[in-house]
Amino acid sequence: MAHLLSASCPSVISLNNSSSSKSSIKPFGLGQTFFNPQCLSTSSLKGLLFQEKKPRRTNSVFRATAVPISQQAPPETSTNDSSSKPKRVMVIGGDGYCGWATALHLSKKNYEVCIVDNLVRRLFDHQLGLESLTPIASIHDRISRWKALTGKSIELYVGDICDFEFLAESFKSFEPDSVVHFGEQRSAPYSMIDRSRAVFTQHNNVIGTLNVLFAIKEFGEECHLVKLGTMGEYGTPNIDIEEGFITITHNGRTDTLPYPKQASSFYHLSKVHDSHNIAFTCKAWGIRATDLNQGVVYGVKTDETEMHEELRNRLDYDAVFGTALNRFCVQAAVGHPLTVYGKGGQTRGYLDIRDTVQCVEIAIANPAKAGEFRVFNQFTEQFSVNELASLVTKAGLKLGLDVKKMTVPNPRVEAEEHYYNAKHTKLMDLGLEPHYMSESLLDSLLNFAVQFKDRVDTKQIMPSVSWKKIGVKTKSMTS
Ligand SMILES: O=c1ccn([C@@H]2O[C@H](COP(=O)(O)OP(=O)(O)O[C@H]3O[C@H](CS(=O)(=O)O)[C@@H](O)[C@H](O)[C@H]3O)[C@@H](O)[C@H]2O)c(=O)[nH]1
Repeated sequence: MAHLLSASCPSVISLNNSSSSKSSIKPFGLGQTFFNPQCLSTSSLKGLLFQEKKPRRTNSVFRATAVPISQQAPPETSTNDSSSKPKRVMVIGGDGYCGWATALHLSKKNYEVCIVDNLVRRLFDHQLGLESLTPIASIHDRISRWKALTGKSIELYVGDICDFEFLAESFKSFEPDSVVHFGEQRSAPYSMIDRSRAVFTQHNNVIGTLNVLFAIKEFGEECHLVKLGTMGEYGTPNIDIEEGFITITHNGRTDTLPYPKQASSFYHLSKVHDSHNIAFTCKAWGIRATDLNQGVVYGVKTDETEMHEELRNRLDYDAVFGTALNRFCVQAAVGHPLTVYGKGGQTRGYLDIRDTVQCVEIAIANPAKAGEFRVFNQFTEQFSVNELASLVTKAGLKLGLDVKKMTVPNPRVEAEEHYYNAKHTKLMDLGLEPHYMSESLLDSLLNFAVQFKDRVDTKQIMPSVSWKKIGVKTKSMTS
């Protein structure tokens, strides 16, 4: 039942660490406390650091020129001596949908990977009464299974990056060459539930990223930040969307300026604020950073998550965390009409989760220069909501599913018919080989949804968060 928003919740929640005994990872460091997103003070936050023995790192070396990913040797087998040292990648938010798939992919590609995560995504589900379509193993069991299958270790640091002491310890301990930062509250509807969720989202995201920037400055100034931004930072302007910057001539003078930002939720705005902070620190401190303005991700399987059921990824279909195409496939599987919000002309960039992991790998392998703030638009194709609904209807028919669509009054404030043409060439230039949306992908996703359809709670499908009705009162999800 989705009714926990109004319930009182303890300020400190014990972390169930029972499964860690199965793995080789050993806890050390700070106390066993866990972050409660309702309590915005970070002073009480502590982290848990789980560590395996690792070889001491020598100096990090960055490749200076872009090399298509398909032509690159894996880090430890490169013939170039300077790049033969393992690249150490810290994946912040490595227990989440994109983060878990990415951590495994980079580990498979022989990067030394650590995950930093406060596991709060799992707590959001408990609080809102939601569950992934797919059963997912604990982070400890996931990492143990990966080690058992591949022999590769992933270090785990459990804690909150808003707690700088925790982040600093993690940085000093792991000494990353690159930090991939997925560790943000990433749902637009979540950020629009009520005042406390809006404040939490911006605090968590903006302060977390600021802490990462300070950690890089203080403990690893060569470290490359690969930050997950969003295409939603740009909004839906009536002109082409460029990749981060636009050259403007005004009153006879010309300059290349950050592309205008018109985000349309407190979540999307948090990413705008992040971008500004990152751009500033690149200039002021010489930080090297890549802002990946990612579109809407779909799919669930990657080569690595497919290897065992304990490596399986989460798949959200609810109206708070579920994204459009994933939701439509689950709706089709359970015979729920596809929930098209408003006129359905809302157009966005989309990408397969297999391309998310590829894009991040490309960004890491081709780092930004010192002081450079790069922006890549990370998506492969554009679709309107109506187009997605048609694709799912067609694919469903082939599987014998009777797919209907319904018009739902739009809970969001967004243009429902608009021009949309966003550039996305920079990752392709660096070697991205896209998995375009295909009949076979839709078949596979629909079949996956059918396989787990008994786990669907149909009460979670219709939207209950309104952009216009957000208020200061803590919202009860039953009202
Ligand atoms: O049942 C639904 C769900 C969504 N939509 C519409 O589909 C579009 C996309 O919505 P979404 O929920 O799939 O994605 P969004 O809220 O924009 O956020 C997701 O996609 C963003 C990329 S982007 O959309 O900003 O490019 C990421 O930043 C976020 O982390 C991720 O949750 C919106 O116009 C929405 O109104 C529907 O019509 N019906």
